[in-house]
Amino acid sequence: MAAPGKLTRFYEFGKKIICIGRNYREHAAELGNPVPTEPLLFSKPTTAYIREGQNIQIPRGCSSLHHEVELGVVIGKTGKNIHPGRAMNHVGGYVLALDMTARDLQAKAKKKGHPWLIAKGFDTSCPVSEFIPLKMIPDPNSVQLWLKVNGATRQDGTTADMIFGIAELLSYISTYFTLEEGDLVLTGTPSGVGEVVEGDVITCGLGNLAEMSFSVENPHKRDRIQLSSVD
Ligand SMILES: CC(=O)CC(=O)C(=O)O
Ligand SMILES: [Mg+2]
Repeated sequence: MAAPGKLTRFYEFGKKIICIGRNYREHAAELGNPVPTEPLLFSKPTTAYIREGQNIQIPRGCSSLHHEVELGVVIGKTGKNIHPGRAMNHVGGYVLALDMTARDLQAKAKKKGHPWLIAKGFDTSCPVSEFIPLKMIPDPNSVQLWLKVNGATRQDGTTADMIFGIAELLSYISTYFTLEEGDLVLTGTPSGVGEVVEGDVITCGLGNLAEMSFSVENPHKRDRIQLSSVD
C-alpha cells in the first residue's frame, strides 16, 4: 500500500512512451487481428506528446487516421525486472491518452513486415490529459473509457476488459526495458476505433474523472493543392 504522501504526489511525465496493442478482445476482433498470448509492445517518440490547445495533425500520406482512447499509466519509480506483485508500487499516477494511428500506413507496414513507427509515432500522435493522481483512480483495472467525435459516441469501454492487467504489463515491459520515473505506458484501446478527418473534434474521458478535447487538422492540404496545380 502506498504511503499517504505518495497518493497525492504529482509526477512530471513526458519521457518514453511504451504502448500495448490488442489488449481488448473486441478491439482485436474488429480489426481482424488475433488475440495475443503475450503483450504486444510498440513505442512512440517523445515528440508525439501534445496537450489540450494543440491540434492533432494528420501525417503526410495518411488517408485514414484513427482514434484510440486509452488509459495511460505514469511510472513513479524506476524499475527493471519488476515482480508482478510489486508492480503497482511503480505507478505514480495516470493520464487519459489517445493513441492516434495512421491506420492505412499501419496496414501497409504490416503487409510488408515493417515496423509501425510512422503509423503510430508521428508528431502529435499522443494527446494526453493533465496528470491524474493515484488517489483519483483507486481501481485502474475497472475504469470507463469513452470517446466521442463531434458529439457522437464512438468508444465506450472499461479497463476491466483488458486481457493483460496493469501489474502484468509493467512486469512484462520491465523485463525488456527499464521503466523510468516519468515514462508513460498506454494500456491499449477498447473497441469502436474509427476514422477522423480534418475539422473533427475528438472528446474523450475516463468516466467523469478526466475529459479532454482535440481538433484534427491537415497540415499537408496545401501540399496536395500545390501538387494538383502542377498536374
Ligand atoms: C491494432 C493496434 O493499432 C493496436 C493498438 O494500438 C491497440 O490499442 O490495440
Ligand atoms: Mg492503441
